[in-house]
Amino acid sequence: MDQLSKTNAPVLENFWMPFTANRQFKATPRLLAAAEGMYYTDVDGKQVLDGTAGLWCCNAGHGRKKISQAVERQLATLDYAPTFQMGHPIAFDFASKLAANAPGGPEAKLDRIFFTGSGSESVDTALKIAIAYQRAIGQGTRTRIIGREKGYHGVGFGGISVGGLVNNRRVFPQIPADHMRHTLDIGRNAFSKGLPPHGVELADDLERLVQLHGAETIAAVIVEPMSGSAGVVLPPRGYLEKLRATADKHGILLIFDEVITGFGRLGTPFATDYFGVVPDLITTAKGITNGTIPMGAVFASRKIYDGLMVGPENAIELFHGYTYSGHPVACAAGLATLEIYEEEGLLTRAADLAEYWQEALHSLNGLPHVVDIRNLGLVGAVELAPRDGAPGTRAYEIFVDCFNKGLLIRVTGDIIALSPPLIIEKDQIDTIVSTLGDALKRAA
Ligand SMILES: Cc1ncc(COP(=O)(O)O)c(CNc2cccc(C(=O)O)c2)c1O
Repeated sequence: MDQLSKTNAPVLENFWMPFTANRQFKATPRLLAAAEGMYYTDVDGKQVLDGTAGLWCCNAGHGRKKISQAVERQLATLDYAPTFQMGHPIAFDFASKLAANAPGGPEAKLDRIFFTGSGSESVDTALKIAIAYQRAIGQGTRTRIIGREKGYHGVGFGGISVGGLVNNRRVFPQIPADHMRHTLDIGRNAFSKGLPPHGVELADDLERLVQLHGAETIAAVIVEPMSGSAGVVLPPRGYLEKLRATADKHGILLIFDEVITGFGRLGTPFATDYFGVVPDLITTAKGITNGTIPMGAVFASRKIYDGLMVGPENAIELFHGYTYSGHPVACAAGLATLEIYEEEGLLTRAADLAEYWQEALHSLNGLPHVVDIRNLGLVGAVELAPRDGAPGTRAYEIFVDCFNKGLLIRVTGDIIALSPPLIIEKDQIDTIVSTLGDALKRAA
């Protein structure tokens, strides 16, 4: 088949799509052609309200001129330069800007920034920094990482090892890891508004795993402060505080994976700020450039950085990094993105809308098949009862129905996840909820 078929529609077979039922999609493709503000436009000209900020990443909405102009200027000035034993000012400027606005504030000293190209790379970077740090301080026996069931930490071998989603793990070999139980408990917490009241005792799993493996074998524990990809799993009240205390007790580093929660999603700059619990490492990506240019960043504590800045002055302290670490165009996009967040108050705007969002979402309680509704900041989940013998099909059909009616949602299993851009207005929240509600009423 030639490159352009008769109708100028793209040839579909060559693109191997990620996390997609390729054959099903290519039989009935959904193609987006443009985006502006809160809306996509599909190839047929239909407006689609973005209920997912792309993939949890376009926090400032679409088509932001400040970003595209910054990217254009940077491309025309310094399109690419290496950061291995070489540098360019904008990478240092962006790192300094991130450090000045680091999670936990100045006293947390999470102000050493390692740039990556994605969330998966940020996770693998953080895991390796944790293990390298433990070795540098004489704790070289600590090579195991503790994760959690239902955790999602990207698709690197490290991320799938500490992650807890069976389909991401079952096929591939893994690094030494073990897992705490997840904190989703519909039986006790169904339809809770905000943080669930029950389940803080699940944080005791870290102590149990210390007793099983020995503290001297464990480098770090990694959790999403709020887990998005597994269908919005929230920490019970007090849970993260308990993890922090147990980690401190046993010399275990605490890693917050904030790829989703970072940059305003919960109504604070980071989940670290929302919960007031300070980790030792934080992984970010997605919102760091408003989803426009692939980029990630690991915020490392001064303690960890200084612990690795040892040995001969001419020695490479950490044998790790990527061609695109500190990419100049990504840094330009990131600096412009932070300016937008600051100018429009987007790092805290979700807090102003959280109550309205919560009440709108929970108005869906009682519709057919709805068994739970969860929310935090500008994140929401509507969990459905699975169809007998066909798990995931009910939510998938609602996803297609909503798209056809002009709303983009995310589904994982039979859970509908929502995470709109932080620029959303109340009438658009109403549109999301009414469109989804109508689809739920139509669903078989
Ligand atoms: C907490 C967390 N950690 C790491 C990653 C990996 O990031 P990259 O994809 O950039 O390598 C993620 C990504 N999270 C993610 C990615 C794609 C889809 C969905 C969904 O919820 O449908 C979630 C994530 O949510």
